[in-house]
Amino acid sequence: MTEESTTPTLYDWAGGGEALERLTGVFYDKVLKDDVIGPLFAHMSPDHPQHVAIWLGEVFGGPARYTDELGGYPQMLAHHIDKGITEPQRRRWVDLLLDSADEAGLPADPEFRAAFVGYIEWGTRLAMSNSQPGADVVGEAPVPRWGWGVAPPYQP
Ligand code: HEM
Repeated sequence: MTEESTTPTLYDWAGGGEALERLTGVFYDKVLKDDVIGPLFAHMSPDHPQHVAIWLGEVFGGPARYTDELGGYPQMLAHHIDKGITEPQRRRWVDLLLDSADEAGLPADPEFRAAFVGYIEWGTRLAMSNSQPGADVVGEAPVPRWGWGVAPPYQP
């Protein structure tokens, strides 16, 4: 077998869709109570946490369900357009997600967390920039696929 076929995806390493739904469940409970970003999400649909878990699952190498069932990248982009996300709001989103990763028991190994945080930093900065009124956005693109980067899973 090639090294590529034996290296687990970030999705599998995280614990699959169930673990990602646990993560977003904990996360949006915190978000809704938060004074900085709570108001942005006051009218979100009850399916929102599950949809974000499905998005993350696809990004991390799991099934392409956001693309197949939920409108793919253009739909995700549409949710952020004109929201005018500020840097303090972006940063709070990141902080609450990382707290939630600990609470939801996502793998805590340095390799997984480095890749996870890398995507979250990239994705939130992109979401913030795309959310500015009048932003010049890329309207059509595939859902990104994130890998381990320079630190593949370490197994002693
Ligand atoms: C990696 C970063 C991010 C990802 C993966 C992400 C993902 C998503 C997805 C998938 C949706 C659509 C959910 C659905 O289909 O129902 C969504 C909606 C939304 N996102 Fe994000 N997002 C990110 C960053 C942010 C940030 C930083 C903010 C603001 C601080 C934000 C605010 C929102 C809002 C307000 C909505 C719409 C909520 C509503 O339906 O009322 N997002 N996001």
